[in-house]
Amino acid sequence: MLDFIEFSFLDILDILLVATLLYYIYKLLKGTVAINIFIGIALIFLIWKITQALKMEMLSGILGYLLSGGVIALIIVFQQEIRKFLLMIGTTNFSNKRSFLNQLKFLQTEIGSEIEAEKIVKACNNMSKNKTGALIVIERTNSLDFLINTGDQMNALVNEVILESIFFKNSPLHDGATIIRDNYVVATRVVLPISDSTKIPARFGLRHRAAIGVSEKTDAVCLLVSEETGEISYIKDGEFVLYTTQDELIEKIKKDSI
Ligand SMILES: Nc1ncnc2c1ncn2[C@@H]1O[C@H](COP(=O)(O)OP(=O)(O)OP(=O)(O)O)[C@@H](O)[C@H]1O
Repeated sequence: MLDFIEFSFLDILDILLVATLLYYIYKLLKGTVAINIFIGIALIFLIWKITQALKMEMLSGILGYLLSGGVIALIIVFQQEIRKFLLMIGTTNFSNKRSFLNQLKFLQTEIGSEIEAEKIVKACNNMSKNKTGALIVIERTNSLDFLINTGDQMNALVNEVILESIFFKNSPLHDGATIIRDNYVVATRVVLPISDSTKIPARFGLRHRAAIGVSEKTDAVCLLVSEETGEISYIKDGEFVLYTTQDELIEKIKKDSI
């Protein structure tokens, strides 16, 4: 009865690729206002296809014109997201086995986390107590090589002492951000892109804007210790992630680094 449904290997590949594309679009737009625009466009597209199937010439013609002419409008509306998407594809570090597994994250239930979140959070906690400003970027799937080049390269296994010495006020390395890749401090004094979001409260200065900026433009996560208040912030996807206890923060970092 279902003989008319022919399924070739290429169809399966096609479906898998579309699913992957939709997953990445969802990941990019999740939590932003752009998701509502995307849903609106998807609905118009669906209605257009229905009107085409029902041969409602006039309505399908109008919707067809709207959608074809809207491509340019889409590029303008989704400019930031398209940039981030291309960056995500272009800078993904496929040579890294763990990063490659991250690409397939949506296919798997759980793989072991390796990030030394306890040590990083403990260092932040110590710096918070003596109001030492710090900005730590944890690389995920997008390679941060383009940022590492703005600072000084390093290769030191992460621990509290290393992080605290980097951000110690009199240390020549304390300025800028420190990048962690696979539990190694790979760069210090890195200059991050500053976010131009108007949603950031005025009380936050450049350190916060830089952390938000890098997490908007790449999938990296940031830990920040405020020099003014000692407050520890965890920033992901351009937003502050709320947490109540230190253990919860450690868990969140571990989960995000899988
Ligand atoms: N683009 C950047 N990339 C990396 N680090 C930066 C950048 N801009 C500023 N910083 C860091 O932030 C510090 C200045 O922080 P500023 O006081 O402006 O920020 P803030 O958000 O108010 O943070 P705090 O609460 O610690 O004062 C600089 O000394 C520098 O180390």
